[in-house]
Amino acid sequence: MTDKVAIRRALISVSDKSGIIEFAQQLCAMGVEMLSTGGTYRKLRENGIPVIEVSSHTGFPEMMDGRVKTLHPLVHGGILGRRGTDDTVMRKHGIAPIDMVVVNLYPFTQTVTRPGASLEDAIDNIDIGGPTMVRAAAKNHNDVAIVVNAGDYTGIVDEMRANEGALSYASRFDLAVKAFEHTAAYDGAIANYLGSIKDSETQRFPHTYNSQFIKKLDLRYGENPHQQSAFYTEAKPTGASIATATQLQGKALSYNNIADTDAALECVKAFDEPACVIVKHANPCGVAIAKELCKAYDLAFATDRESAFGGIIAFNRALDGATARAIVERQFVEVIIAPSVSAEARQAVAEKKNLRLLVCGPWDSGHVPELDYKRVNGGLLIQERDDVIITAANLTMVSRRQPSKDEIRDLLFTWKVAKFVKSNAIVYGKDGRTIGVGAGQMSRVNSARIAAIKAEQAGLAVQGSVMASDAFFPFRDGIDNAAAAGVRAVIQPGGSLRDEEVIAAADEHDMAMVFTGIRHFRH
Ligand SMILES: NC(=O)c1ncn([C@@H]2O[C@H](COP(=O)(O)O)[C@@H](O)[C@H]2O)c1NC=O
Repeated sequence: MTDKVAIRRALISVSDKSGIIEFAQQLCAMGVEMLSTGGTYRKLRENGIPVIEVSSHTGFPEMMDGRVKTLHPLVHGGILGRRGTDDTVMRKHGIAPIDMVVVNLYPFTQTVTRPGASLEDAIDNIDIGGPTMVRAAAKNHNDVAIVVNAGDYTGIVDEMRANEGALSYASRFDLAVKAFEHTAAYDGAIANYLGSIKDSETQRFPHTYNSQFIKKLDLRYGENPHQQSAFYTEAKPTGASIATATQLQGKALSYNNIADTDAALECVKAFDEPACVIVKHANPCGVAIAKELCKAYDLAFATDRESAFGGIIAFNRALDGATARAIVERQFVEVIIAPSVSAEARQAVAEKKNLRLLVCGPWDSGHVPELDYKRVNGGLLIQERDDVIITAANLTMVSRRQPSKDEIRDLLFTWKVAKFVKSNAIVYGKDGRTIGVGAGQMSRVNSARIAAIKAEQAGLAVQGSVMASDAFFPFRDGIDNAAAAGVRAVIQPGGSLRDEEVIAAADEHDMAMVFTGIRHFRH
């Protein structure tokens, strides 16, 4: 293992040219000789940087519209030659060592995600020479540094400056790992794309499913203390999420904290009004919307004070001082997450040193997340995310009595909550707050009973409330029980064999009932 490698010659060939001029200028200032391919060569030259074109180094022109530029023994021998082992053969064939390779690849993913991109466009954007150099340099990291991320340019320059132009083994190894991640993701994207084409049609799900996640955190343990665990995120997660959130204070996040915070945040994102969601064991145990955030928290908390103990609280507005104080004075909480946090709120939360406080930034409601998946033993289930949004315009009124305006507002509110409750999910709500949540039962009628029990325990009147059910009622008993508890209106997908019987039950109790035509199972 060679400790320090002095960088004397670099080959630069980049599609994404951001930051390359400044980087090359710094390398030049440290006396590094640079070789470069056509477009990169021109860019560097135009900016007054002395650089040698690869074609004059190899004595071979770039050809076939760039398909062959760097695929030459003078390039690959210079990268792959083991210093100290291959010196004689390198000298014999006039192969000059290349100590650093700076490459990023043809923009394959950007090309195929462009509307109207053809198979020909995709194939033209499969980089061959680039990954070959990247892999060669990464393999020979003992003697060569491979740079694939513009984000690494500054650190590399700093290290070289501090070490008379040399890079350490640790840095070269690190860069080599990043390089193989880069080519693995690149080939994965190509395989996914080509594997999704069948009979000239693009299939939603490819022949193989390649995806890359990068470790963000080692966790103390998994779902239980005897399970080891780590948190991985997409290479470049976008949008506000648990993967992009920043922790401002508190103990390290645990596996269950991450899963529950994700559930709470994704639920609170569903609301436009100031909202608060309290989650316990992946289920919302209290949700409310109000004019003020503090009021939303009060109402959400009041649904189920018992379960809120040790819960996760998510907000869709900046956490303010009053709300933060109300939380810390009132309850034990594991995590609070909000788009931002005021200085006053930070100060209030700081009193509880262990409390994890996270900010996720504002979100874009048009953001399209990646596919959803779940491991089963020996396999992987992949599906699109459940991102359907139901509005009043999508509702079908099926009962004799039509819901009032207030009931419609409450029906849509409870429907949004039900989507984030594990099936069978029943949510009772009124005036923009949950009254009772029945989650994860094997029979729907039991979920309804539990929602009523929860409301009773919280001292909240079910009388005049509405009920959301994540899937259709197979029998009328769920409606009869809800009516007995005081529920006045119901939202559910419909589609049961016994819909007529279920609607008749609603009519008998003078309840309003609407169908969404959409189901929100969540397991
Ligand atoms: N064919 C080759 O020998 C080859 N060598 C390098 N490239 C790629 O060419 C691009 C840079 O090209 P230019 O410097 O001409 O803009 C880089 O993305 C690099 O990965 C190649 N292109 C594709 O395979």
